[in-house]
Amino acid sequence: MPEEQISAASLGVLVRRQGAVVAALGLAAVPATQQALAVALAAAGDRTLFALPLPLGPGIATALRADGLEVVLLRPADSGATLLDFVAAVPFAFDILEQILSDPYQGITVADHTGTMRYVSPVHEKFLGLPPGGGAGKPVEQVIRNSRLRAVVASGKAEIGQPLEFGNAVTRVVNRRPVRRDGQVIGAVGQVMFRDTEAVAQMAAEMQQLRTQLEFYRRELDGLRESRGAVAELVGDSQAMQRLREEVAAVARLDVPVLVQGESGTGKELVVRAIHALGRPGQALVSLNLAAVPESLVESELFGHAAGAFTGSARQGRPGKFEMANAGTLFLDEVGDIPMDVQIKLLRVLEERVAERLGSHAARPLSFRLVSATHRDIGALIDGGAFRHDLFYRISGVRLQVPPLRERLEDIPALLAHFVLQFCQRNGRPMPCIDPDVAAWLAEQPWPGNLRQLRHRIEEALVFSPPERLALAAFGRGEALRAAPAPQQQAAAPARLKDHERSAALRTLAECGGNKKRAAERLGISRSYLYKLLGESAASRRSSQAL
Ligand SMILES: Nc1ncnc2c1ncn2[C@@H]1O[C@H](COP(=O)(O)OP(=O)(O)OP(=O)(O)O)[C@@H](O)[C@H]1O
Repeated sequence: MPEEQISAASLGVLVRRQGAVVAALGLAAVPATQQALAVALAAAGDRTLFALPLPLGPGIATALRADGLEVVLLRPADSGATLLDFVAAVPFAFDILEQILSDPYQGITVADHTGTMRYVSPVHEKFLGLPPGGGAGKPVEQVIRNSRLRAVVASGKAEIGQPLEFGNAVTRVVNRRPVRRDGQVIGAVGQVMFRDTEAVAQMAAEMQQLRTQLEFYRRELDGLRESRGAVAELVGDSQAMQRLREEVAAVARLDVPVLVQGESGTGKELVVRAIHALGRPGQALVSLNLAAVPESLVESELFGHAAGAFTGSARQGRPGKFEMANAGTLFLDEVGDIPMDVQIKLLRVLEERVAERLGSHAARPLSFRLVSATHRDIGALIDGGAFRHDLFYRISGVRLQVPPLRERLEDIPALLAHFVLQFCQRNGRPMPCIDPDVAAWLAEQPWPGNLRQLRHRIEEALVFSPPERLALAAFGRGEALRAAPAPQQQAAAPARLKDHERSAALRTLAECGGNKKRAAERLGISRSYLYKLLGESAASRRSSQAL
């Protein structure tokens, strides 16, 4: 064959017997190629596919060996073909291919465009119980019952990360990819992951666990936000309020019924809200004011009623407060006003933790937490036969006493700021400057209606104030301002020296925004003396009220 024809040939065949060339055709007829082939064959060992340099560039050769005979087919490496580039460039390319094909954690299957299985990797053959080469030449479905290689050939679309059931509850993750040449699908390759199924299952389990944890922490956070908000609503830094907040926190998480006692307007409802927010965050808080509901309706409000239980009852029936509060908190406000006949029924519900709607015999289990409140003297009600002794013990696992405002006058500056801010926020007004003598004057007033009265008084003053300033004069509309002793009169009476000190203490405290440390510094007295003055202020108010 002429030199130019040989070099332009695209194929070569070399036959060797016992290492000696017995035939060379096409590309293999070029002496330089034969030399390169001899070197490459020696290096290839028993490998059948290997790269070698040809005079016009890289080449690739396939060798078949038997009985001392070697038949080698060779051709130039197509630089556009990734595999040939790979083989030509990497001296251990075949080792890599070998490793991929014999990876113990991955099975490989190859189908041609007719859906005939061409190759099953050794690991996969073992897994399928096939002898070596046992799958080749069969329709893919005969080798793997639910194989989708034929579908991938037909659609030309890869299927990645799909589960494939092999029977006996064995599921593996499979990737299937179409193989294209010149844009045509000529086959499909399947990759079965042996290890990754467990890894995926483990990952899924871990993800599930993380999701559960996330949900838990999300709820905790919501609860914390809610509860922090609710406890922060209880304004006041007096010792009485600090103790009350501690008691609320201690009791909130326990499953004990709580009875909140205190005069009207002291903040019992706020305390109940804080207990609920801390103890059963995210659940319902269902309230029933027993003084506000007509006596005849209390029972149906609490128990609800079954469908058509009585004339005029809702057709679908209606749940009572017991049911509505389930898993949450049931707040019985003004519990001292509960009718006697309902007291017995309430007692039964609290003892048995089940309730039936009126007109029904289906008992529903309940798990609400009970918090009650009253401004009444329950002891006196019991003595007068208006409240059951046994019910009292049932509802008052823990009793919390909310102090009246006169016992925590030092909270007035903070409460003043709080109520002013609330009013302004509600009405879209700017926060005004509050004259320092306002808090001092408020602390001098009797507050039989407690915080509710204080709040109304402040709001009334705000209504008639210029938006930028709240001055003492704004409180002059009612009787209270006139009733307060004038400062000159106070100063004039020598017996009131202590009162004067107290007033100064309260005024300075107001100027310092309720900060006792700063107030004591400004007054030049110790903090404990300031506490003493404030305490005496509360005590003196108490004794004057007692008279
Ligand atoms: N510690 C507090 N901090 C801020 N506001 C408070 C505080 N205590 C009470 N208030 C406010 O005072 C008003 C009366 O409070 P609440 O209704 O809780 O009193 P109560 O004791 O339940 O009254 P009643 O016995 O009449 O039902 C409400 O506007 C409430 O927001």
